[in-house]
Amino acid sequence: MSEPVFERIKEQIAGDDVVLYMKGTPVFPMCGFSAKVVHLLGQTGAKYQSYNILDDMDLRQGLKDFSNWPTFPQLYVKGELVGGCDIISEMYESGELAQLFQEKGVSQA
Ligand SMILES: N[C@@H](CCC(=O)N[C@@H](CS)C(=O)NCC(=O)O)C(=O)O
Repeated sequence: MSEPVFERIKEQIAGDDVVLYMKGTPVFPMCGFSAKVVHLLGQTGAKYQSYNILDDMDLRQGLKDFSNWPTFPQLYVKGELVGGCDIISEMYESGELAQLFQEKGVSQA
């Protein structure tokens, strides 16, 4: 049986095309890595939903277990984890992030 927090995560990542789990909020990021991904997403113009994992310790630990990914930010596109700050930065620089958003039909903000 999966944990209740896993069900919540599944609902959240199914609820929006692009979901960012971060420390703080897009307006007030509480970590440089989260701030960088917010900035890069802003550059792409993609519409996204964010969740502040600092407000919810169940979610913070649950996400680490759910995706076997130990850090934040975590960016999900169409329900799949794409990566954290390093991967998103590389994908932005190479153009892969814009390509992924286009392929997945992600709406613009
Ligand atoms: N290399 C990571 C950097 C992110 C990172 O190291 N995050 C740390 C510090 S903000 C973290 O989330 N640690 C786990 C925690 O705070 O629960 C990435 O590409 O996203």
